Amino acid sequence: MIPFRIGHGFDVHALVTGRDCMIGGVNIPHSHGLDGHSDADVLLHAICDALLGAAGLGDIGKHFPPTDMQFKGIDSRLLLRHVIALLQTKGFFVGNIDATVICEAPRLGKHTAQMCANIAADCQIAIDHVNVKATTTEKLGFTGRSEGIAAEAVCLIYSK
Ligand SMILES: Nc1ccn([C@@H]2O[C@H](COP(=O)(O)O)[C@@H](O)[C@H]2O)c(=O)n1
Ligand SMILES: C[C@@]1(CO)OP(=O)(O)OP(=O)(O)OC[C@H]1O
Repeated sequence: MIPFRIGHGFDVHALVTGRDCMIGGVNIPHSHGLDGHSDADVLLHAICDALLGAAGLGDIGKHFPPTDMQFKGIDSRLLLRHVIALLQTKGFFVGNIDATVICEAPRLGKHTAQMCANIAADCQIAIDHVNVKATTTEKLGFTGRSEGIAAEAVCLIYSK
């Protein structure tokens, strides 16, 4: 069997007032925050889905139902660490992760290094095996109107 598998994840959360703007485990100073059942960390959710997909383990809502009060307001880094534990029980380790956050604002450039450090720590991999990028949609669509933030992630996992 080929020891490498790839995964892809995509997530969107609405921007609202009165919520923190958690992205990649970093609380980004911004006028609006991300709405959701959890802390709504759109980047970590996309990464969780990429990892679960690579391992053939379904998706984030299957493991952490948004109807379950134990996940209300939960720090998504805890969800990511749980996903890593699930992968490890199936004999999988993370190779690398590449992700893109899509929003006009906030500007993310000065925060991506801390996001990578958080993700690398939670995935138990070297920081240079994690890459986080940001892009706008040139003011087009819901991200362009700052109604929400989207994130996409791809990953490679392997078994020894
Ligand atoms: N929220 C964002 C969006 C973009 N950046 C940085 O700006 C570069 C150019 O973005 P375009 O959408 O105009 O291609 C992008 O490569 C990022 O470095 C950002 O920091 N935060
Ligand atoms: C993360 C979970 C946890 O209940 O809640 P939300 O913050 O609503 O996030 P979403 O990306 O919709 O994924 C569903 C849930 O698993």
